[in-house]
Amino acid sequence: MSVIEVRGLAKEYRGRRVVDRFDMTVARGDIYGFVGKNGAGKSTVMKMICGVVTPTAGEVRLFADEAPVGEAATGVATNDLGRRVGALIEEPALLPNLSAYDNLMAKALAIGIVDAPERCHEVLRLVGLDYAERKKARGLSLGMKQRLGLALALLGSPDVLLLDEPFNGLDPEGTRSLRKLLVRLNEVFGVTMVVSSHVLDQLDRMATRYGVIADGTMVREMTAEQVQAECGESLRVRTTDPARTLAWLQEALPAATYRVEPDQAIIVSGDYDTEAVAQALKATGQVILEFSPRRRDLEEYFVELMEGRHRA
Ligand SMILES: Nc1ncnc2c1ncn2[C@@H]1O[C@H](COP(=O)(O)OP(=O)(O)OP(=O)(O)O)[C@@H](O)[C@H]1O
Repeated sequence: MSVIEVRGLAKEYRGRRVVDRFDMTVARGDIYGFVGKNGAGKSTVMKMICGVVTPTAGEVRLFADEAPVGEAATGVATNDLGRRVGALIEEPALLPNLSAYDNLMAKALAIGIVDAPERCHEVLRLVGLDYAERKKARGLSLGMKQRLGLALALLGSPDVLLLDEPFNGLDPEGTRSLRKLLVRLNEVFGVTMVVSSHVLDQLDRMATRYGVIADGTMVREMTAEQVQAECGESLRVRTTDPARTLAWLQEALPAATYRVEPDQAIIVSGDYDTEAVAQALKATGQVILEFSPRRRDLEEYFVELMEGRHRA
């Protein structure tokens, strides 16, 4: 059982399906990197998870891992969800004429936080905005607005945070410090997060699991270890008889991982030794058309995944 389980989710706007047959599984403690091109449907999925958009079809189960066996689908009462799930999706909804602190107080009172002033100061300190608490929201920089948006999402001490492009508009230093803050929230307070981002090198430093969305459908979910294995060193091998070569290699070097590309090239990755592969290939007696070591970077890998679906 997982903290977030999404099954067969769909959303239609004026007859157009922007999310379709979408499945997602987020485990407790994950930092889930949610990757997809512009318009792929990330924000819409996140809005459906936190309940601000109603799905056309499908199911979102939150905290199902806490529900006693045989209980209702959603593990917690709906009025608790506002606190247990914090979200920063698109622009934070700020009241421009109120100070950073008063923006927080307005929400704290609305959701019934006990010791609201203390909690507001606490989250301002946590996101590093305490020095600007009296500044009006309209006068804050984009980075400061993002931080205030995060502070608003953190007010209810949520177990789950949904963050849509949180690094948008931040300079390198702001990006780095936000990433560190998110990792700290995850490690120290055990907050589970879904983070959509185009900034793959930041996700790479924090994500424990990934999901790739294309055209509103989940293309693939995988752990950070799987991504590392597939992005690490690999060998691309083509011979005149790929099926026989694959069977031969799998028998000779069973510890390695094999994948066949659309042009019948065999990709050898994981636990392998280049020389051992070369020798095994020589022993097949086949003509070797290609034997090339390569290294895929994260960006290239995700672009392949996002586009692979279109070729399928
Ligand atoms: N309220 C709405 N009414 C009509 N169409 C919408 C609405 N919200 C989103 N869409 C459409 O749904 C599709 C998915 O949008 P969404 O914002 O979820 O994508 P995204 O992956 O978050 O993209 P981005 O990274 O650009 O924000 C887009 O084609 C968008 O135009």
